[in-house]
Amino acid sequence: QPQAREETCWSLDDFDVGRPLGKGKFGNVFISREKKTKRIIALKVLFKTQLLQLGVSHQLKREIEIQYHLRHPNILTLYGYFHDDKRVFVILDYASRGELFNVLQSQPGHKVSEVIAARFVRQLANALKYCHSKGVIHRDIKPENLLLDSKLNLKLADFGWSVVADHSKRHTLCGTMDYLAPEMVSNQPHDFNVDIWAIGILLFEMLVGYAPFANQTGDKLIARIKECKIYIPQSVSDGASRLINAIIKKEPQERLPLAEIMTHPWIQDMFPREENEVRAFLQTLTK
Ligand SMILES: CC(=O)N[C@H]1CCN(c2c(Cl)cnc3[nH]c(-c4cn(C)nc4C)nc23)C1
Repeated sequence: QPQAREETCWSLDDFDVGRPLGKGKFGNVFISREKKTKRIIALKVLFKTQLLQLGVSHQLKREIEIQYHLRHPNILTLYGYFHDDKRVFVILDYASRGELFNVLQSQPGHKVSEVIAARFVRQLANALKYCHSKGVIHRDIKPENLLLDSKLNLKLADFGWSVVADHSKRHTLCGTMDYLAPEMVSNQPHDFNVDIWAIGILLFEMLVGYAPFANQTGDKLIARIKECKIYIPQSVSDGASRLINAIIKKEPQERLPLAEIMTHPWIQDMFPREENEVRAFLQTLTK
């Protein structure tokens, strides 16, 4: 009999709030400690006036609803939320190594080894297989929304743009478009395969040091994404290139399914070297 999850009623008094971890579009995230258990968490603080002005209250409700019910080792846990008269507070896992975006920036050439890249692709595909099995499409996979914990486990975060599959609503594009699949930039109905496309873009960026359509802008960028031609430098191994080319397909249903990404020969070949390379990689990150 699955344990019914207790519904704790939280308030700001339950937490010691620390330094800001980052600025989201609609509010800031503070490292915080829950007083009773001394657990470190990330407290997202959003101002109700801003949410109303930006008309994103429904987006926040959906983010909380969706993320609260997803429980997976590679998804950032949302423990609960509460509000006072001015603010909404969301209680989230604290990922001690921060955003993959910043970790990539800290590396020479802004890239990582094939073993580390294969680890992140496998963990992300694992998280998305779980999301998709629950009918959830994330729709905003990018290095800024992938967090890392102390053991270099990837944590999928920021479900603000996610939807439950049946109504794939149109939405205005904002933030970087590098990761948007062709059907999204041409505002076609889209499905789970938009998340698979983003895995291909992420793998390219982790191995090459920049996104395949980066430093294009506006209409040129949209045209490049639609023509869906990418140039993979010789420095990338044949195995990794084959996987990237199997994912970056214009036709959504032609993209390699998640289960086949996770069992791809190149992903499998990297696995035996992972433990050593993770230990070495963690040494390169600032304490
Ligand atoms: C909008 C939004 O949630 N974006 C980011 C900001 C912090 N946030 C975090 C969330 Cl939601 C959870 N854990 C985090 N850990 C960090 C972090 C750790 N270091 C060393 N540096 C950072 C930064 N950030 C978070 C997600």
